[in-house]
Amino acid sequence: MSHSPVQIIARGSRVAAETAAEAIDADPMLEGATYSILEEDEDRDVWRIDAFPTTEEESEGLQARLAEHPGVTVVVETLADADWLAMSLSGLPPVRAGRFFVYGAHDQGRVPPNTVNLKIDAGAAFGTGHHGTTVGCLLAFDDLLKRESFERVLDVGAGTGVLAIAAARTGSRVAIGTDIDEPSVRISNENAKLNQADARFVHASGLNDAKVRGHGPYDLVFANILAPPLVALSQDIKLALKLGGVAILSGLLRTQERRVTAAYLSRGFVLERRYRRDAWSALVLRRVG
Ligand SMILES: C[S@@+](CC[C@H](N)C(=O)[O-])C[C@H]1O[C@@H](n2cnc3c(N)ncnc32)[C@H](O)[C@@H]1O
Repeated sequence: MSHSPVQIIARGSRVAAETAAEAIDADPMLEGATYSILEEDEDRDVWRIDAFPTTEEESEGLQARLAEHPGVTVVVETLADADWLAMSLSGLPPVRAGRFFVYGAHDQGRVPPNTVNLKIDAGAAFGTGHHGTTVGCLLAFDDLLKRESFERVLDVGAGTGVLAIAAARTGSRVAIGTDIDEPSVRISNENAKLNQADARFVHASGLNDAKVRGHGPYDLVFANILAPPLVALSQDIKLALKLGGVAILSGLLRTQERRVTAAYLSRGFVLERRYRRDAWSALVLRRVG
């Protein structure tokens, strides 16, 4: 059956949206369906599911599951452009995570006055703020900033540079990011300029590059990569941090928390907090040994 591209938007309270999202997760026919769940309006408790079906069957399945949850209001919008993925990305709603507001060019006029506003457009790099892992890192950082400040920050796997840019914009004197992907480094440096953030990004794998080591030791290291490299880099991340420094780790699934945490506990970290978003988890670990 031919598929005319649509975006399905469902809004409701947090409980209603999470329950509807769980129903999507539980449906084996929708295993490959892409959707995001975000808080759209904190004060009014409005959460939003955006789903981007790629086939007619998926579209019908998603709408059927959502219709079973009267707590959410569903709107289906037709995407006219053939490049529907790019369109849906450019139409992504802005994301609020604590004090941070991550938005794209199309939201220029809708930026709130009392937030740290980060302009990050969807492009070739990962990290528009919509992924559960990025939101988890920003929420964790926001909570930490209520109690302490971080002069030197490293972002391993910078993507769009959103995390190091967030640090530079909230008072970190040194904000360095690295990525193994060259285009991501270029995009991150462009985003830093765009956001008037004094953050610098270098093309490097892991933390052993002189350009990365030279700015350490760090007060905070972000690493939003995947569970296996997080485990593999545990000693390097420890050595990059000052004693008392914090690692915010994400890119791991809830089911991988134990494995990643164990690697860091054995190296002298304590687990301070955990943030869960969708299937993803972000861990806050402090180096105490
Ligand atoms: C999930 S994205 C995170 C992007 C961004 N930091 C965020 O939180 O939205 C992971 C990024 O890490 C990069 N990456 C993966 N393994 C890496 C490694 N060992 N060293 C540096 N970068 C790595 C990938 O190229 C990708 O851009």
